[in-house]
Amino acid sequence: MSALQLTGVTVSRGAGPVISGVDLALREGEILALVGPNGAGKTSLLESVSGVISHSAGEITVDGDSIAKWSRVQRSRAGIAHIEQGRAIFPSLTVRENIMLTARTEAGLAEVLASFPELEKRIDAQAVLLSGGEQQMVVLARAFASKPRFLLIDEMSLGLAPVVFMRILPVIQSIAASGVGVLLVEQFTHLALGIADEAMVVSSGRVSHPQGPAAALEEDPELLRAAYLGS
Ligand SMILES: Nc1ncnc2c1ncn2[C@@H]1O[C@H](COP(=O)(O)OP(=O)(O)OP(=O)(O)O)[C@@H](O)[C@H]1O
Repeated sequence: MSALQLTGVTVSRGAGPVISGVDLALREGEILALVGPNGAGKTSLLESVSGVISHSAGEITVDGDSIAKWSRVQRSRAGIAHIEQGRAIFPSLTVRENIMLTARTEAGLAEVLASFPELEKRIDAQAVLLSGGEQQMVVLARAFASKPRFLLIDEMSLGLAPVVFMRILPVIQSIAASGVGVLLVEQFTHLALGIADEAMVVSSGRVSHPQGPAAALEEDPELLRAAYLGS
């Protein structure tokens, strides 16, 4: 059984369901790319896993236990970390202070910085003075410092040039290699598929390509295009 599992999950907002019938399985140490056009419901799905909103049907389990009644804090304690869209740094704090919010100890900070050598050089800089790419590194470092089992990443590349985002990709890979299950929502589809083990496509609120090896979508542009169009 997979560590984090969604079975027939539907998420509703306001008038009705925005995404329905989602099955997925996230294993520790693996990257699952969740891609699809704008408005397909990817953000809403991630929010239902971390507890920002509730799912309205189906089941979400961790190690087989339903998390439906768990609060956001309980889900976070169970190891579900969620990097939401936008750069969630504390701009007036230094890089060190931002990471210490979750690392808590100097030993914890040192452990995290080993995976983020670029940040070590900027450790005493105010976060607001960093480039967009560096700010997203801080966001990743802070999430990693909380020692998650599962990391949900929502369009971390927003506002970044592909070349800048490409420097972040190996860091996401090394986080997964340390045993974290990464659910990666990403607009740069090919970059996401390039580092993912598994992938799935959602379009117009439903799964248009079920979870499977990422390489199958990466190597078949027609299959990917058809899934984006929802066919
Ligand atoms: N707070 C909200 N209240 C009502 N409807 C919402 C809300 N947030 C999103 N929606 C609607 O839910 C649907 C799915 O949006 P969602 O942001 O989950 O999709 P997405 O695939 O992440 O898209 P994007 O790539 O644009 O972020 C859209 O039709 C959107 O308009």
